[in-house]
Amino acid sequence: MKYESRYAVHPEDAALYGTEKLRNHFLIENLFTADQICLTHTHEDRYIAGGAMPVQNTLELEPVEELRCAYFLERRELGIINVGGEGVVTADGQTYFLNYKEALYVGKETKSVTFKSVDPDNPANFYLNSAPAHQTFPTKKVTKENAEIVELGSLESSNHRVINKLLVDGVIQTCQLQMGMTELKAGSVWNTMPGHVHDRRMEVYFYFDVPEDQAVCHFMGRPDETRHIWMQNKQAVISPPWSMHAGSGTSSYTFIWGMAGENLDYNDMDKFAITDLK
Ligand SMILES: O=C[C@H](O)[C@@H](O)CC(=O)C(=O)O
Ligand SMILES: [Zn+2]
Repeated sequence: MKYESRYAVHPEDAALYGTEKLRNHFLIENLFTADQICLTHTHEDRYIAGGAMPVQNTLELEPVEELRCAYFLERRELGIINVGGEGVVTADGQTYFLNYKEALYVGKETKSVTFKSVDPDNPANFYLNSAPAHQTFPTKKVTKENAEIVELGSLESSNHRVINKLLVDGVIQTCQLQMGMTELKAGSVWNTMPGHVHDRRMEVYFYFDVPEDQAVCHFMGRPDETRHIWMQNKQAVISPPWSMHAGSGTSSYTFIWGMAGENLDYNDMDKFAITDLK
């Protein structure tokens, strides 16, 4: 397992960062390495984002020494969305097949979690988000069939997209984790525009379905002091509670959002006008 820990950043400090420092603190470049689990722990709400890519082997989610837990989910909950070939997750012996873009919530106190690919030539890419939890809720698979789906934006404003609310309150029970997937329609490139902040929740964006030779420009920072981070396919970016978070691609793409914090209210956002951005 590859594990990295990052401390939280004050907005006044982030405003002074150059390209490299901004990327070192907020961008997560490598999530998928063959037969490995790669995790980044951020002290923003003690959220963990990462990836599991089993190819030949079955991978086990092992306890992280730095977190002093007997097993990984002793005090945590976990959300999984598969962004690769078909894969199998087991949670305390129960087997769940996850196809492309299917999700699984794994409840606190699940002692054993394993990841496996159905076809090593087309390995699964399990995108993982985890947050501290204080209650046990049932492990449950969620697909677009059970998701809460909302269509937003328009082609005219380059932001026509479908928000698939997968692991959110109302669809399943979670402690503080909320996860979903936003798919941009062909020709649309802007996500989360008009934008928002939510000081009560941090968020992580993970971009995928970015065509070869294309990229996504992610915007962060306080709305009146923005910075950008150029991102490639299958990379993630940490958005602290004070930060706006939106992206524009050189083509359409899909991204997964994951959040944790004070509440489970997806609509608890402080919106700002596009013309207020600086
Ligand atoms: O707090 C919610 C998150 O930022 C995303 O769900 C927003 C999003 O997917 C979009 O508007 O494109
Ligand atoms: Zn948000």
